[in-house]
Amino acid sequence: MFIQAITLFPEMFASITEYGVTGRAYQQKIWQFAAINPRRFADNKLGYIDDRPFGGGVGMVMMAEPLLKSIDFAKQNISGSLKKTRVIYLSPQGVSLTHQKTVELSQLDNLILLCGRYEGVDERVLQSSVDEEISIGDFVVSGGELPAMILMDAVLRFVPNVLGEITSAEQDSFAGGLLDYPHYTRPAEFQGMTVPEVLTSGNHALIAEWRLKQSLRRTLMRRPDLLEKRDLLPQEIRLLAEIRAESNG
Ligand SMILES: Nc1nonc1C(=O)N1CCN(Cc2ccccn2)CC1
Repeated sequence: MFIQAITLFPEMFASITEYGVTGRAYQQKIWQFAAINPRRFADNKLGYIDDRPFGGGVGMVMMAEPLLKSIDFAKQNISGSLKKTRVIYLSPQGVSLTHQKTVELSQLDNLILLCGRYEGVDERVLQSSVDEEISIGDFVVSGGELPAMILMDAVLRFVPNVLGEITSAEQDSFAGGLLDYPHYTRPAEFQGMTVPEVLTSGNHALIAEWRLKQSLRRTLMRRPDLLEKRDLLPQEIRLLAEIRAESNG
């Protein structure tokens, strides 16, 4: 997968190209990245790429021309077909980034991520050149770079060979539509707190059932909305009945 970010702060993306599983996969050329700074396409010597909003109001708006030229430049960087390419603008006005959306995006060959700053970008950029607006949540951060890196990290987990063969994105909690179960490691007792006995029993069937029950309990308590959307398996129905009986007990 080739990901390009159109951003005023290219250096920020070292966080994802130089660290962790995404950094290792980048070094191994399992995925490729390029940052494009729209200042290079400014039509003035000072590199201005923002201007005051028509209609007045606070703040500045990113001008259309440098962004459109940046998007065109990114498209020229793509060798071969543009068929599996998507231009995405990160903004609070977008559709929510979900597990399903990350799986969908991971099937593409090229992503061009437009990272806005200030009060946003000229609407004509969105109308003419952006395929999809995506939001990482109902809150506002300083710019599109961190949302872009969150999207990249979540999508790259589904790109083959990014995660070592040991871990797999399919086992991530949201992959199964439930919240994750509790995790423990040594020592077996820490500040008087012990590890659930089943986890040291060596009985893998019991351990799997305990973990599923814990995931169901957490999901029921913290995100019951996820359960409403889910087609429950017979074992899950049984375990949920046990959980409800225990909490009423
Ligand atoms: N939440 C989010 N999920 O994706 N991006 C965000 C996010 O908060 N931001 C901060 C503001 N930026 C600039 C901006 C301001 C106003 C309208 C449109 N764009 C975009 C990125």
